[in-house]
Order: sequence, then C-alpha cells, then structure tokens
Amino acid sequence: MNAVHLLPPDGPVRATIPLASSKSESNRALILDALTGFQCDLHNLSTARDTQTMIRLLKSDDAVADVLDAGTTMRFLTAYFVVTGQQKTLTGTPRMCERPIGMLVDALRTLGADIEYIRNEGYPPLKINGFSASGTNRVSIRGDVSSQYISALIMIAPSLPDGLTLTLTGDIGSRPYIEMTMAQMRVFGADVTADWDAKTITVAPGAYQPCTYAVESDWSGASYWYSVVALAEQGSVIELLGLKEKSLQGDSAIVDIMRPLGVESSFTDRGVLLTQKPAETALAWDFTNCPDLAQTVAACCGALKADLTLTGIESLKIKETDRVAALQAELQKIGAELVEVETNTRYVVRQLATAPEGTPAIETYDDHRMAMAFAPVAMRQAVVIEEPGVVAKSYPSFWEDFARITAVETVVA
Ligand SMILES: O=C(O)C1=C[C@@H](OP(=O)(O)O)[C@@H](O)[C@H](O)C1
Ligand SMILES: C=C(OP(=O)(O)O)C(=O)O
Repeated sequence: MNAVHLLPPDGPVRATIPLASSKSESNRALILDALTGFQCDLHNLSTARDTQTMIRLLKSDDAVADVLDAGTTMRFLTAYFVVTGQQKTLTGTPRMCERPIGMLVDALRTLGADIEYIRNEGYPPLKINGFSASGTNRVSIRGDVSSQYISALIMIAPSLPDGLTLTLTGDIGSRPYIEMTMAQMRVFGADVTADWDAKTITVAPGAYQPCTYAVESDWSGASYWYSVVALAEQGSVIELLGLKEKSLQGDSAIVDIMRPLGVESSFTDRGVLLTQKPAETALAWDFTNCPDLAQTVAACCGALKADLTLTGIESLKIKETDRVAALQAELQKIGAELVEVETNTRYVVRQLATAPEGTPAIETYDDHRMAMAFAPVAMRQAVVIEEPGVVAKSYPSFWEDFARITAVETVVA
C-alpha cells in the first residue's frame, strides 16, 4: 500500500498555487477541435489523465479505445466515434463498466447509430458498428442521470444532417456543465440555444470553425484550497492562479459555498486570493449544479465541526465510486458522520459524540476527490491518505502543490 502522511503546518499557511487546468473544458475543446479536423490552436490543456487519455484516443487508429476511468472521455468519444463513422470498441476500468451509458446509446440509436453491448445491456464495454442518419433530429433523454450524455449529444449535433432538438425529461442535474458545453460550442462557431423552461436544446447543422481556445484553471481543483483556508490557522492566505471571476465552470460556486465557512475571495488579474474571516457553524447547500464539490464541503465541515445539510447528491452514487458510501465510511475516521435524513434526497454531516483516537488513515476508493477532499483535514490534525496517486485523474500535481503548505511524507507499507 502507498500512502502520504500529512502533518499540520506550524502556523498560518501562505502560498501561491498554480493549479491544474480544467479537464472538463479541455475534453470539450479536444472533441470540438477534432470535429474541425484538428485545425484549432488549443492552449493550456489539462495534464489530467482524463485529458491525456482523450488526446491519445483521438489520435489512435486502434480498434479498441480504453478510456480507463474517465467518464467524459467515455461519453464524449462514444458520440464522436458514431458521428465520424469510426468502428470502435469502447471500454474502461471495471468501475467504468459499472457506470451507466444506456441513455446515451439509446439516443444515438434513435439518430441512426448501430451500437452493441459486449457484456451488459446499458453499460460499457460497447461496440460501435456504424452510423446511418435515421431521418429524425428529435431525441429525448432524462436530465437527471448524467449531463455528460447531453453534452456528448449536443457537441456532435452540428455534424448531423438536420442538427438536433433535444428534449430533457425530469429534473436537470449538473446544468452548468451543459451550459459550459454550449458556450464552448459557440466559441467554435456552433448555433446552439436552450429553452430551460421548455427543457429543450436546439442545435443547428453546420461545420465548426477553427479557432484559438485557452483553457481556464480547474475550479473543482481549486475547491480543495478553499477547504485548506477554511481549516488553516488564522492569518492564512492562498493565491490560486489562472481562475476567472466569470467562469464557464459551475464549480466556481465554491466562492459562494465557502464564504459562510470563512473564506473570502478577491479576484486579481492573476487569479483569486483567498483570505479568512469568522466562520458560521452550519451550512445547507444544494449540490445539484456542482456535484463534484460535495466531497470537498462534506470533509471540510466534518473537520471544521460545522453542521452541513446536503441535497442534490443523487448522482454521487454513479461516479468514480459510490461517493455517498465512501464519505459515510471515511468521515467517521475524522469524528463526523454522514446521515441520510430523507431517503436519497437529504443528508447531514454532523459530529460524532466521541471522535476516534489516533491518526486517521483515509481510504480513497480509486477516487481522486476522496484523496483531495480529505487532505485539507491536515490543517487541523495529522492524517494519512491512502493510494494518493489517484489524484492523477484530474490534478496530477496536487501533492506537489500541497507540499507548498505543509510536509507531505510518502509512506510505503
Ligand atoms: O461534463 C463534465 O465535464 C462533467 C460533468 C459532471 O458529471 P455528471 O453530469 O455525470 O454529473 C461532473 O461530475 C464530472 O466530473 C464532469
Ligand atoms: C465524476 C468525475 O469525472 P467523470 O464522470 O468524468 O469520470 C469527477 O471528476 O469527479
């Protein structure tokens, strides 16, 4: 087993953190560039494994595309290989093969794709045999399972003979990710509009235009530094580079979420400066629009001894791991618990009557966000994070950045 042992810093922390760039923005830019015939000038692409995997698979002639554990790579490439008429088998890690893809496959079949499942109906691995436009440009899909299906469909839609009218049914989760897709499509010349009341997205047919695109730093990765500032000794200041106040990324909501937890954000032309103010002792947040922030905030409140009510976390069960179960197990180790107070809709993080003794060893379940969400606990107590290499999925330089604020000792057992 590999682990890192993190020790509380000696006093207030002061550091400038370069951050990784956004894998979500990068993976969209890469698909859009591919649809122009690779004619764009993309800057600041992420070093995240999910993005490096996308780059590798877009260039590859192999019949099998292994996306590893990258959800966007799996969903976006499925749609991309269909519309570009590439016969490919798409597969991934055992966990990826448990993450549903049936709704996207059904929508692509309606548009004319020939796709078969290799093992289990509705799940990877899958085989794309071909595409012949069905004659319909109207598709409907649930909006409350994964927005990645919707992003995948609308990104390929300008290449369909009659574009696409996509109707979303049920509630819409992760909507800022759909809006990010639409905004990036527009930069690449697409005509895409959403009527959110009618739950319809319309994409006109037409070619994407070559352009220059620069990816912003990753706001999901920034969230761990907000948690550091919430938990660190008074007088701490952290500068995060490459973030913008007006971001395409919905996880910039961390600015508002962390204000009551004592973190002030001031934007500069380099990024954002995080400073401290007194924190409140309770917070309620709906994570429907920013599911990737739930672990950051849950672990932060657990360590801060602030009560947290969470709603909108249904989708956490089908991500890199069942994140609800993972949080329930690991919060206990830092003296807190995650309790389901209304079935599948409302959860609370609160303190246990007695905290366990000793240094907690946090398991990470092949989930980068479990590692990064619990690392800031080190601002209050020593903590061990197991399998720290998981961070490579989205933020490969996370531990290097963390070493700017405190000691990170590697433990090999
Ligand atoms: O489109 C994207 O880049 C993403 C969308 C979200 O997934 P869901 O739409 O499945 O919630 C998010 O959790 C994921 O990390 C990245
Ligand atoms: C859920 C995530 O990624 P994906 O769905 O793209 O694997 C994530 O990065 O937290």
